[in-house]
Amino acid sequence: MNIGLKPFDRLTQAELNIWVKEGQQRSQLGQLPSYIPQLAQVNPQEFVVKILTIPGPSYQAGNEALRFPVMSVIKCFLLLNRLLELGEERVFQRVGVQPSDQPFNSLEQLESDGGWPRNPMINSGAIALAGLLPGKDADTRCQYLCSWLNQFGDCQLVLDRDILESVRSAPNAKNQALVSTLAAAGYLEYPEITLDTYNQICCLSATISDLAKLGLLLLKPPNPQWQNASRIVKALMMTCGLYETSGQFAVKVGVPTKSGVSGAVLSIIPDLGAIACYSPPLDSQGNSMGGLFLIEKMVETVNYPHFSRSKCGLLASTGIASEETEVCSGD
Ligand SMILES: NC(=O)CC[C@H](N)C(=O)O
Repeated sequence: MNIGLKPFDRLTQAELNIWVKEGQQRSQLGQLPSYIPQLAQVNPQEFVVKILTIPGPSYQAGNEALRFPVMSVIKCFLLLNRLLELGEERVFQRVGVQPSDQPFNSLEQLESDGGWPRNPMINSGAIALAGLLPGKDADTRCQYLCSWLNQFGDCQLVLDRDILESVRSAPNAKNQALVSTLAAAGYLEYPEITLDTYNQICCLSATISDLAKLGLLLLKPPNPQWQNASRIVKALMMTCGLYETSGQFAVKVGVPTKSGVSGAVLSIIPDLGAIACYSPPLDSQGNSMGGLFLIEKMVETVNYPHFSRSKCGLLASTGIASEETEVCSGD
């Protein structure tokens, strides 16, 4: 039993280093994405982690100076921004809240929904919301979101022009088809500007500290309006953030998590901390293999109640409080 210990007191740097090493090994089972040339050329062994905790201590491993494009992790913050600036009603006139069991760029899903984008965590939904950013062109729209995040998140995101060139050099037929379908269904006004905006915001680059600080925006919302918006974002991260794997991961690990095809991944442990990880090799759904492994181990280490419950079949259904889940965790 660890009565009296605060959750992150259980985590030591030595322990984190062990999990990083194992995560690195496991990541070798994954693959780099091939459809964005520059992402196919990164070092697959790179493994960077930053954990910021509400109690105070922070933990890190790997090259803190390394910059990487956040890719789909930006979808959380595009949604946060649009909820705060436009309100729930307008946002959810453009995008749904239903999980999808199809890949993140599925045209079939969008077509079977009659052009209605299912949720903001898949490409169709994020593209629809990118169409609601203010500004006359894609550069202005991307810079607007970038500055907003840098201001409120106290971070230094910058547009990675090399990655953007790489994205543009291999036009993505799937995203183009999503844009046309959205526009034809009336959920998008300026298809070209919008696709370019979406590509640019995915190419915003961050250090691992930047990514973890963005997590704090969802962990410690400054006022009731932010609280409501971040509640919605976290709910959708939990149900849709890892695409087809979302449900399984929610049951097994139980924390809102969002991945990007660069290998970036961000998890929020409610009331406790934010975990940012970058490990490029992906599983078949496009989620960082090493990143998801590390997050699972961290949540297990801090003994977050959802995790204990999922490990303790019977207790799970009784809703028994934390003392019992501690016994069950084997401490
Ligand atoms: N899953 C992702 O990170 C997808 C983002 C990427 N820009 C794409 O549209 O393919």
